[in-house]
Amino acid sequence: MAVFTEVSNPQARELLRTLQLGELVELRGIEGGIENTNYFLTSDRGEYVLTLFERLTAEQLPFYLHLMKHLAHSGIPVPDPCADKHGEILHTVCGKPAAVVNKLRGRSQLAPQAVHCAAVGGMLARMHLAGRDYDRQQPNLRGLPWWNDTVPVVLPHIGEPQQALLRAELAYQNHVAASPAYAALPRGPVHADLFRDNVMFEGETLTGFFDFYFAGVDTWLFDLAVCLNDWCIDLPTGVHDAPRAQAMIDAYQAVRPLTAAERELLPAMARAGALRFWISRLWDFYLPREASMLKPHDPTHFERVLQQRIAHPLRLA
Ligand SMILES: Nc1ncnc2c1ncn2[C@@H]1O[C@H](COP(=O)(O)OP(=O)(O)OP(=O)(O)O)[C@@H](O)[C@H]1O
Ligand SMILES: N[C@@H](CCO)C(=O)O
Repeated sequence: MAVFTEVSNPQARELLRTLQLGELVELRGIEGGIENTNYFLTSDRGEYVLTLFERLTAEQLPFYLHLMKHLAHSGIPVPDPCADKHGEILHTVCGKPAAVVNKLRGRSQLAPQAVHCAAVGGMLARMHLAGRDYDRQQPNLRGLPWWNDTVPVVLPHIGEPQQALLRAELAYQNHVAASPAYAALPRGPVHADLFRDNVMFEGETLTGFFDFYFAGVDTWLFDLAVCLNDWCIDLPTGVHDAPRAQAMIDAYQAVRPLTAAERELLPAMARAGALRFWISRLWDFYLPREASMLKPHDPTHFERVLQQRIAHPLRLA
C-alpha cells in the first residue's frame, strides 16, 4: 500500500470546499501504487481520487494534469482534474503538490484475454492521435538519460551476471537511440506506464486509462512496447503471448497503422520497455523511500522479460 503522507479529515474538507465539490463523506487511503499518496475522497456530490505527489514537482505537474484534461476533453476516458474557481488544477495539501480527479468506474483486469488487449491497443492508438494537438512539452523523465544516470547507482547492489546484462542492454539502447530509424519514429505525449493496474474495465468494456504521472513526450512505439510487455506475456515467466499481442497490435493498427521505422524497431523498443522497468524496480528496491504502506515491485520480473525479448525478438506477423 502507499500512503506516504497522511491527510486528515479537516484538510480533506477544506480541499472539497475550495473545489466546490460538496461535503466530505469519507476519506480512505488507497492500497497499491508505489509512486504517490492516493486517497479515495467521497463527498455528497461524488467520488474522487486525491493524489499527493511525492516525487514530482509543481513545475513538472502541469504537463500531466493538462494532458489528462486535454485527453478527457478529446473523448479519451481518462480522469479529468478538478479546478477551483480560478481554473487552477494543481493544489497544495500537507505542503505537497496535489490533484483531485474523478474516480473511474470499473476495476483492473489483471488476467487479460485477447479481447482486453485489443481494447487497450485500440484506445492507446486513439490516445496517441488525440495527443497530437496537445501543446505542452515535457520529455519522458524515465527515458534514456534517466537510465544512463540510474544504472551506475543500482549496479553495486546486483550480481555479476545482472550487471553484465544491464550494461550491455544500456549500451545497445544508446546505440539504437542514435540510429536514423529511431529518429524517424513518430512521437508525441505517451502514457509510458500503461500496465494492467493502470486501466479500468467493466467486463470487456474499457472504462479508463489512469496514472499519467510517468507520461511524457516519447515515441509512440515505446508506449505500445510497454503495453505488450505487461498485457501480452505470461507473468511468471515473462514469455510473450502471441495471440494477445496480435490482438493488441491489430487493434492499434486499425486506428493508426505502424510506420516502416516502427515495424523495424519494435523488437528494440520491446527490450527498451523491459529495461526501463527493470532499472526503476531495482532503484525502488535497493534505494527505497519511507512509506507507511509500501510494497516494492519485484525487479527480477523485468530481468526475465528483458531476457525473453532478447532471446525471442518481437516480430510483427
Ligand atoms: N481516477 C481513478 N479512478 C479510480 N481508481 C483510481 C484512480 N486513480 C487511482 N485509482 C486507484 O488507486 C490505485 C493506485 O493509484 P496509482 O496506480 O495511480 O498509484 P501510484 O502510486 O501513483 O502509481 P504506480 O502504479 O505508478 O505505482 C489504483 O490501483 C486504483 O485502484
Ligand atoms: N508500473 C510500474 C510501477 C510504477 O508505476 C512497475 O510495475 O514497475
